[in-house]
Amino acid sequence: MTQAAALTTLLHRYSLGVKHLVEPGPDAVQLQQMVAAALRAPDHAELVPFRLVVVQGEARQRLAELFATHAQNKGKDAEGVAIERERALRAPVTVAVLARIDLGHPVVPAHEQWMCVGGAVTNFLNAAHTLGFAGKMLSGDKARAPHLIQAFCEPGETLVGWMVLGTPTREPRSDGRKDSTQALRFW
Ligand SMILES: Cc1cc2nc3c(=O)[nH]c(=O)nc-3n(C[C@H](O)[C@H](O)[C@H](O)COP(=O)(O)O)c2cc1C
Repeated sequence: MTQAAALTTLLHRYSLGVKHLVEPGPDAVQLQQMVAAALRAPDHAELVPFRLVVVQGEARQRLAELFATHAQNKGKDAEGVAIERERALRAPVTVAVLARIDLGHPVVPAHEQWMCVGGAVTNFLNAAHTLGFAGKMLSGDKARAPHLIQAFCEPGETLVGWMVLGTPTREPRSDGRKDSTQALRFW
């Protein structure tokens, strides 16, 4: 890939939710490549302050039940519960993002570790895009639900949310480019 092509790919990554994703999702080899990209995020002291957990195939049914329980706990009606269940079932691959922030680290403050987690998610999604997939980082109040936290987290971890992944059924509505003059100034 030329430098120009690589940059074009980066400039055109966009998010797509589950209703615009179909099979196939990334396979095991591609997921490893995407994780390798995530591990290239800037990481002060090489703490790797995150963990990614793949939910695919039959495991989606278990996630669907946890999402459905969340909807029931919120008092959603049968249709609302079915919508939540469907969210887990429709995405070919869902990847839970767990942050492991060491609040007492002597050198690396928490905000630097969170930056690494964000960089990892971005690199992971960019790699997915480069491989021809699309996806979206999602959280919502589900990420704060005790039964979902218990299902995914080890002690001390934070459930950031889930990346849904699959083959896109459509292009983005706009190129989503933001005004770079707000983000870049010369001092
Ligand atoms: C940690 C995190 C959690 C997010 N949670 C949600 C969410 O629950 N729902 C949502 O619509 N977008 C959520 N987003 C934003 C989308 O992932 C996406 O970035 C946004 O829709 C902009 O689209 P773009 O990536 O195409 O620019 C989240 C982003 C991050 C980084």
